[in-house]
Amino acid sequence: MAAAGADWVKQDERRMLHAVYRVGDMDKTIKYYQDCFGMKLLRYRDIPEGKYSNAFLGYGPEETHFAMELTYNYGVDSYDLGEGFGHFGIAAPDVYKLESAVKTAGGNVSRAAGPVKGGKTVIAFVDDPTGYKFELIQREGEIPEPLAQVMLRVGDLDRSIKFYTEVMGMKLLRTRDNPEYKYTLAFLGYGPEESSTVFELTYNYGRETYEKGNAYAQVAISTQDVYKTAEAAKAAGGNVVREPGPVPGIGTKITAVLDPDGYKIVFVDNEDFLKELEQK
Ligand SMILES: C[C@@H](O)C(=O)SC[C@H](NC(=O)CC[C@H](N)C(=O)O)C(=O)NCC(=O)O
Ligand code: NI
Repeated sequence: MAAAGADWVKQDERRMLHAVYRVGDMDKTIKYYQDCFGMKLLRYRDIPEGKYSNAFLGYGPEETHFAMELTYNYGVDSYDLGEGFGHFGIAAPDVYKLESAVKTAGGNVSRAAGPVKGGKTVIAFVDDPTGYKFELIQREGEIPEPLAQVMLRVGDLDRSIKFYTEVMGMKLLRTRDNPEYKYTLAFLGYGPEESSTVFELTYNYGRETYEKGNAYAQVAISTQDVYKTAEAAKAAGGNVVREPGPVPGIGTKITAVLDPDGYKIVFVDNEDFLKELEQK
């Protein structure tokens, strides 16, 4: 990677902002996340000219917390979730208690609470109205950011780790191999798992490609300069699929790259993002 690009990636202050994905029923999903997961509705916008609406939900203000950005396209009530998207992870102090609360709220627990197969961490899975899987993950101690993970399946873990560190500027936090169940995990992020949302990349032995479907869209990450970020990505051999510049009608500067498996990452100018929040 060209020295200037590598220097930029190292000095740029970046943060995971939100995950963007399409839902079949906006009102039902908002209520589900509020009732089952205790999320707050942070923002809502309707864009009639684009025939879509967005809702942002999470556990704290977007200035400091990760958010779920739901997209409802008028008249579209179902999507193909594909195989590549795995789950969103929610950290909780007592997964058994949260499982019970989800059931009481009418949520769909698709995997009962208990130790993860081949490990000790207590997890459960809940399916949302569109079919997205939410993993409930038991965690000791303080949980300043309950939105813990975005899990994606990848075809070559070393290739992904190189991209997520060199182009995305993330830190490899840990890896975990599970030979009994034939998979390896890599956790990467801009901060420790205990206090920031991270990518959980899953490699299933021998599996190189996954159908992506049309439901999950991307993760948005803040940057101090989309032009320098795009140049650095290109210098590192990254595939920039949206040239840096303002979003028509909104003005927020963005750029977008594809990771080695084709998952999209959108970089958002941090100052523009904060201005957007002021206008809500
Ligand atoms: C650490 C925690 O965040 C996990 O997500 S591990 C959960 C575990 N993952 C896998 O099995 C990944 C490989 C799998 N073939 C896949 O592609 O998803 C899991 O889902 N365990 C299932 C269970 O019931 O324990
Ligand atoms: Ni997980």
